[in-house]
Amino acid sequence: MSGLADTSLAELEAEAVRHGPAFGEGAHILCDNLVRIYKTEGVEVVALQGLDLLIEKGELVAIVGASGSGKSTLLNVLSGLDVPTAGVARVAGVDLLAMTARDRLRYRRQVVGFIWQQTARNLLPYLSAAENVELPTRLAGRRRRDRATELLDLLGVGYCAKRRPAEMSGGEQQRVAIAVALANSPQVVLADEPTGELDSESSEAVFAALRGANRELGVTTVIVTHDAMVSGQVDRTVGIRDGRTSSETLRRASSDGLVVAEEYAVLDRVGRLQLPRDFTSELNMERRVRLRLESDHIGVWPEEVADGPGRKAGEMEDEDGD
Ligand SMILES: Nc1ncnc2c1ncn2[C@@H]1O[C@H](COP(=O)(O)OP(=O)(O)OP(=O)(O)O)[C@@H](O)[C@H]1O
Repeated sequence: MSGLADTSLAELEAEAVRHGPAFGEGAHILCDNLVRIYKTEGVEVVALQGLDLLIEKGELVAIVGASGSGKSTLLNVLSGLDVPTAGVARVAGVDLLAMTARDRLRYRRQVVGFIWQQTARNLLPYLSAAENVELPTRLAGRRRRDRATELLDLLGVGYCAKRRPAEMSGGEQQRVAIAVALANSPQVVLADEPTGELDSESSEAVFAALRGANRELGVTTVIVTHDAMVSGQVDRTVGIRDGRTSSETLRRASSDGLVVAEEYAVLDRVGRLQLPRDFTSELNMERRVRLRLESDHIGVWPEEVADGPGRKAGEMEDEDGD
């Protein structure tokens, strides 16, 4: 009996080694096949349709996508405000689907910091900037006045310490909001359209503050944005379409100091790929396409090209053994 159990265990171990490390092992933010379905008045809206996303510790990533593509839903899940319907969501080792109410409160106070688009939603109007930054540390039972001063200085708004929100510009309020988000030394900062209500000069100052905090403190930062200035300056931009990650743009400095951006389509774990809509409509690709494996790429052709570079239907059938 014990021999059988040992064999089974050995088999399982061998199987685990064959499959290699689990998806996203070691990632700071992991979404695996994430689904969020909203039900309102009997109608279901699938806001996230099996979204996969991996973000490493210390990365600064922008999330972009058309209105309604699921960006805010994703951020609400990652911030612990919303619970996904299915899939895996893990941030800094915390499983977001298996938290108790108490864990969730602790997670939202100490593991993540959040910045909203609406400046008024980030700060309490009757407190000064410094008091706003101290508040989260007081709620966590470790009030630190020096931390507030340090953070406001780091974000270039030390001169606003004694001002209330109404006495600051929108850009200054957002930089104070970043200080509030960082007050409890979170591992991850999430920002939903942080520059959405600002003019371009203030937007640049707010983005520079977020990037500075990311570099200085090493905090993993995710920014949902429609702002091309923001998405054009991060190392990685993730595109979301119809509730799934569809593309990634990676930027790196070339040897002559210029920034080179390369766009990639995202291949999910089961090999699914979203072809860009402008490519498919240009070639009238609809339900089916032809594929051919070449030595260094895969060719994709519209269905009706029967004897073009793709294979003929008969050849496909032969391979199926018919
Ligand atoms: N609480 C809700 N109840 C019902 N449907 C919702 C709810 N929140 C979002 N949705 C729907 O889910 C989909 C994704 O919405 P989401 O707000 O995540 O998109 P978004 O990409 O952030 O859009 P935008 O750029 O306009 O903010 C949309 O179809 C939206 O109508």
